[in-house]
Amino acid sequence: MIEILRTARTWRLLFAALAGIAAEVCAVALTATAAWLITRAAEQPPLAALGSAVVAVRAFAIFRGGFRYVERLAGHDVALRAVARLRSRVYQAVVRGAVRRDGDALTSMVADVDGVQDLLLRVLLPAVSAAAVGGGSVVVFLVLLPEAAVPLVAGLLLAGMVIPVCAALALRRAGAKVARARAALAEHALDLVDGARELAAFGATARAGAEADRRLARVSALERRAAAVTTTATAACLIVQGGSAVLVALAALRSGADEVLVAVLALTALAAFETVGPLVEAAHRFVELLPSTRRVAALLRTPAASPPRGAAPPTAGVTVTDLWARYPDAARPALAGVSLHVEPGRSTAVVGASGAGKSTLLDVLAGQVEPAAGVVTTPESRSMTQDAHVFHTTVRANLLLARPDADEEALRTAAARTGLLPVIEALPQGWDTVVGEGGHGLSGGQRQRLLLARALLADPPLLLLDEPTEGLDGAAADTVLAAVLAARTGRLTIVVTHRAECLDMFDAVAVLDEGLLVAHGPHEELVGRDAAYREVFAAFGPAVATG
Ligand SMILES: Nc1ncnc2c1ncn2[C@@H]1O[C@H](COP(=O)(O)OP(=O)(O)OP(=O)(O)O)[C@@H](O)[C@H]1O
Repeated sequence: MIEILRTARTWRLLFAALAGIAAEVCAVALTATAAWLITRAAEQPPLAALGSAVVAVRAFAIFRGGFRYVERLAGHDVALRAVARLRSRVYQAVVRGAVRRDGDALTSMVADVDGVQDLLLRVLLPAVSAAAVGGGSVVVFLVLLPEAAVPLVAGLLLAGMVIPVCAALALRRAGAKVARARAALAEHALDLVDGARELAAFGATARAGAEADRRLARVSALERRAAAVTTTATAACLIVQGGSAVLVALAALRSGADEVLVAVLALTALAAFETVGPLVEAAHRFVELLPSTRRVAALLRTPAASPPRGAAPPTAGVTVTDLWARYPDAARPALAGVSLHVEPGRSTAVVGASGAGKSTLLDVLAGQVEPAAGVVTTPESRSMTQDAHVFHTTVRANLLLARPDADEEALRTAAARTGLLPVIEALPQGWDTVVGEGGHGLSGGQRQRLLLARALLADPPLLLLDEPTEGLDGAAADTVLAAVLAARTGRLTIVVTHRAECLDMFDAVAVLDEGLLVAHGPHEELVGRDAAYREVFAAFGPAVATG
């Protein structure tokens, strides 16, 4: 939380908080002065005795509006600046690999960062105003009539702390139930749509529909229950507000205060409660935002992506010794004792049937999957997998993400190598066309070319590519792969591929079968000496089958 608050400029935050407090103080003072004016006027004093109170009422009314406006302006300014600063920190974290670069992770990070806006505007500033104005009112009561301060303090604590905290806890429980019920309903709806034909064939459509109705009714009931918590909490705050004002009036009467003071204290108490009213909503929002706040704070604390285990100098190769990996609930290990050494500066293709463990091996090398056992040594921390996220920004910015200081020539070279350059030149705004979700649509192949160009531009000591030519047709796939490998000459590159036709482009080929490394060596050599290798790839095409 402290880390997040640090992203907001202290003096701007302070200014917004002071403006908010000033607006609330004016509101309370307006009520108090108006109460004094009305009760005093009833005593029919000379008009001059009321003059300054009339002016004060008008002044407080004007200042209240003015300060409220300043508070809104300053509050939004500080919140939007903090969010912009956080976005840039997240962007840097994405560039250095401290954030998983898949779409879901990035989307949730964007929502987390946006939540910080609410944390400042709807939680922190109202809480500060309520604390300051509530505390200030108590001090004024202590000065004017200490006996009347007791019901005020008790009421403020109830309405400003006890009720909001209880409501937030109840809402969190109710919210979790609603989320679970909605997820169950969504799953059932998907089943209904996907299996509509089968349900009709078995005459089960009506039964499945009735089940959907039942789940929908459960969601509605739970939502009503959650809404009832908010309504009850708000009603409880109103009762406490009214009750406290009555008790303040009674305490004032009992201690012999005149009717003007009684009216002023009772109405001031009512006004003071107006500032604590929004705390029910603030506490609820705070509880909602807590997990995302923790994620953002953790991100801010992360100095850089943790280096893979056994980081070695950039000149070293990749060494994997007796590597085991297992996914939870999987029947067999995804990798079962793989040992492999890739010489520095060499390219290696990882091949094998579907489910053989190729992607898992790459994920372990990238440090994205924790192995169950074994030792992994890769060149320093800058190993990189081809990520699959095209950002909603220009083509240029998407590429610059990999190397922010890349010049025009480096951009054009990387784009030309992967065949992206003609695609960019045909786009409506060329390099400045916005792509990604909600932007200009890219075909699967164009997207793949962009991701590869970005990987080439980053030029990490170890580049890991998982089926980099997926989405490209045969000839284009071979051309792009050859260009990528040519650009990476002398740089460690490990590529998972299904294209048997391309295997002779690599310095070596590693064959996985059900988590085991069954062959490893240069393609020509393996074709010559390894019957199993020929067998595994007989189905792929003439390159291997005929040797
Ligand atoms: N997230 C996961 N959770 C559980 N099991 C997984 C997960 N990812 C992969 N597996 C299992 O681990 C094994 C190896 O999967 P992996 O994705 O590494 O294979 P692959 O060789 O890359 O396959 P493909 O060529 O189809 O992409 C498979 O049996 C797969 O079902």
